Amino acid sequence: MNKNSDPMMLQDLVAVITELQTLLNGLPDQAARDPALPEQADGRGLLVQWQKLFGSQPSPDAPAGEPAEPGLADSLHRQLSRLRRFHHQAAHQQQQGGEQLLQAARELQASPYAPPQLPALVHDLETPGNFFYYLWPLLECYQQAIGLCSTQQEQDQRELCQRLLQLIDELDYGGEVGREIGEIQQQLLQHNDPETLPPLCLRLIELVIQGSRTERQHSTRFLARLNEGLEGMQDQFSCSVNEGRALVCDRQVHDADLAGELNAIGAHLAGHEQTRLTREIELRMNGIQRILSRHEQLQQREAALLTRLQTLETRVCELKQQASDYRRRLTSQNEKLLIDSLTQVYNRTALNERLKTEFQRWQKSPQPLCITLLDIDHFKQINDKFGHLAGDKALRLIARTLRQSVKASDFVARFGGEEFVVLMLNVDPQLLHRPLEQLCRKIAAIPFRFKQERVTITVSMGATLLRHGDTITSALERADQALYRAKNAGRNQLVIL
Ligand SMILES: Nc1nc2c(ncn2[C@@H]2O[C@H](COP(=O)(O)OP(=O)(O)OP(=O)(O)O)[C@@H](O)[C@H]2O)c(=O)[nH]1
Repeated sequence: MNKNSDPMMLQDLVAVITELQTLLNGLPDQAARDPALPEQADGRGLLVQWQKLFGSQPSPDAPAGEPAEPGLADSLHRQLSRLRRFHHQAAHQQQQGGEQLLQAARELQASPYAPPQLPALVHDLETPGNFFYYLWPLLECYQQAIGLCSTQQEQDQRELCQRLLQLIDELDYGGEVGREIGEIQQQLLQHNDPETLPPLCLRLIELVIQGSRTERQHSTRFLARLNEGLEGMQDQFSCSVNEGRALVCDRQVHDADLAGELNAIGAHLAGHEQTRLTREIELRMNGIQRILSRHEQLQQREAALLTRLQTLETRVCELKQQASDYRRRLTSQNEKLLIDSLTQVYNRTALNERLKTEFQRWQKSPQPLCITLLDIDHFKQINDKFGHLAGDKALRLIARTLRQSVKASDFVARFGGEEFVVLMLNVDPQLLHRPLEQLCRKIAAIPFRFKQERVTITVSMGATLLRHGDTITSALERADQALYRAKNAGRNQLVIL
């Protein structure tokens, strides 16, 4: 991969997008300055300008069908073709870079010391890279959005919003980028004025580039660190293996020398005079002495090698320990962030994440998905009569009962205060009331005892199944409406809407 040109390409791409953005932002000013246009106090100047540019409603001064501001229109078209060119080049280089990164990660995965996070990283790298996967459709949406500014086709606008929402659903960026994408999602859900669509598309393109770049930086840094560690270990191992091989060769020579000396002694002892024999023996004994001292050196080298291998082994164990500590810490931090500390069921953050995942799953394959809101009845009276600690205890016990009563695949979260949410997956719509009414009964049967008094606590429930055309918000609102009806109908009951 050409390491230098890739970031340059991204910078260029961002620069082009920024230019486009500036052009877009400049449109209302130009419209305001244009003497041919009446002043647009209602902010519709941009739309009129678009119409002028793309010829659907020519201004009285311009010849029919010709853009009134060819400079601006040309400039936009030029920027778009530059953008398209950059996209192709960047996508190509990104793909090459991605493949190399994936290859490196797969090779490292084969190492017995590869940290446990590596398979997840490899999986991430194997899924279509967000950058080139989403950029082109977004660019198409952008072009479509520009066209829609002049045509005012409501149906097309709705479809474009829907397409953008689908693309957003597939994006999975965290941090600031994720937050801003979420805001754009909300704006799109509110069915935008067509004029706002082009800048929204451009911002999405910028965010996708920014998010992909950050993700790539993370994974590259992670792999580089991993590589460094493994390379260090590999060097030491190679050194040790070479030393081991040299030792084996030296020993073979040494053994052959020793055998030669002993053979020579044997040969001289057989059939030689006493004096010559003694001299020969002395000579050979000196030879054996030399061999023995070399033998001792070899033993010292072997001992040093052993120590080095032991140090290496200890280091590997330490690394493994560190990796598993790190993973444990991460897991427990993640869990803490998602668990409500009082009731030990999932919190609102976890609920939002889960709702999003389940909703996406449901959109792809609409298996019945039930959202139930539960609210403890007259909970204020429990607090007022028995104190907040008693109230807390009641919340904990009810949460435990909920957790223990639903299926493992279902999901229980504290929605806030004395309200809980249960998500049930793949339920039978006809039999939905059964498990929910059973939940109601189980909670009412919890044997609470505060200040020696036996207390019955009940809950009201509002449930709903996701329907065609629903958003998470609309489904939650319906469940809330059902809960409201359950409360109004006398509490301790279930209403399904
Ligand atoms: N002990 C305790 N009380 C809480 C907690 N969170 C909310 N509450 C209390 O829950 C009570 C909710 O009261 P309301 O909203 O008036 O509702 P309610 O008394 O349950 O009446 P209905 O919902 O109409 O049946 C308030 O007294 C809150 O202080 C908590 O974490 N611990």
